[in-house]
Amino acid sequence: MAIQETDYDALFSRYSATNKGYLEDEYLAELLQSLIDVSPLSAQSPHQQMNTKRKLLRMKKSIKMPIINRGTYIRTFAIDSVIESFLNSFPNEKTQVVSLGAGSDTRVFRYSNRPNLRWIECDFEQTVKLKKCAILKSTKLRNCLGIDEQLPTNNEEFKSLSSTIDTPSYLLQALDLNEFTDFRQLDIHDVPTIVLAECVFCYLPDSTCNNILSLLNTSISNCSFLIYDPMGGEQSDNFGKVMVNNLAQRNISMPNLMKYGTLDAQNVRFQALGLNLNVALATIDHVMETWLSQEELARISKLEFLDELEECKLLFKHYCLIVLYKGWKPEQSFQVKAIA
Ligand SMILES: C[S@@+](CC[C@H](N)C(=O)[O-])C[C@H]1O[C@@H](n2cnc3c(N)ncnc32)[C@H](O)[C@@H]1O
Repeated sequence: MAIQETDYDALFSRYSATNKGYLEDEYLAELLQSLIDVSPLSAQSPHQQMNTKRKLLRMKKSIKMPIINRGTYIRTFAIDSVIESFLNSFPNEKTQVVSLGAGSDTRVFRYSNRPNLRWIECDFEQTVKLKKCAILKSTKLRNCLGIDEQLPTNNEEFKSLSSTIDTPSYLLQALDLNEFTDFRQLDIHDVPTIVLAECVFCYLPDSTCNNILSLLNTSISNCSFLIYDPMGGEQSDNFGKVMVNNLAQRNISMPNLMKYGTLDAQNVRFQALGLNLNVALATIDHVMETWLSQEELARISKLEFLDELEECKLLFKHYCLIVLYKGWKPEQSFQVKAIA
């Protein structure tokens, strides 16, 4: 399915940004290679098996433009910063991160040394199964999460493999978000929780997003949301139109790209739901300008030559970070803050 392939865009962008020195991630190369190694397990025929592996190897070698590397860096930095802020607000309590459409995100490994933290990830079954196999294939990843299970050796074993990993600190679960009707589908605990939707709500219809927000908000006493998405801009904005056309060529749609094209429109969207949560919103351009220290700015500006600074600013104005929160407060600066 085309929508699942968007995970590879995110994965290979992170790989490129890490190789260039923007990000540090000791698990990324391991997960990526492991995913490439196990990818034939999900293919139906030997021909497909070769194609899948070849395609991933080609993607691994492809070089990303500096603007993409910088965007990937700031997106990861921004989300990590808010998660840190959330975790720091509950230093002695059990906490939970629920990552919706987690794809091949590596945060679960990067945050695995946090005591009292439970990490839940869900995505389509095929994506989750491959991630599970990639974890089982790698001693480093298995040890990191404390998992001891045998990797399937062929296509038949893969088909009958359960897609779930369930340990005291990690739950990996297949779930089509359009069919998320009961919070018990995810074995969620009632502890302070932040729900991460990184580049996921943009692919879902309003009805699904609203359903997820209200379901989790009513099931967990202290539930916050961290949403990262592209925005199409004003109706007259060319950026959104170009993006919609590019995605359509890949058979992917972002139903709300233009409807919630600006921070104001996003603010109205979440206020209207009456979730009783505070709302904080910022574009990634604002994050770049105000969240980074001078030293960090100097460090990343030396990594590679970027002459399209205006283009970069314009691009970053089209991505937003939204925090819906209660019971704690993100310590970062936001452009719009609406108190419930
Ligand atoms: C652009 S990727 C982002 C992956 C990850 N959150 C990240 O930022 O690296 C979008 C992810 O959302 C998942 N996704 C999209 N629609 C979904 C649905 N209805 N149910 C579950 N997952 C979905 C895709 O499979 C994919 O892994």
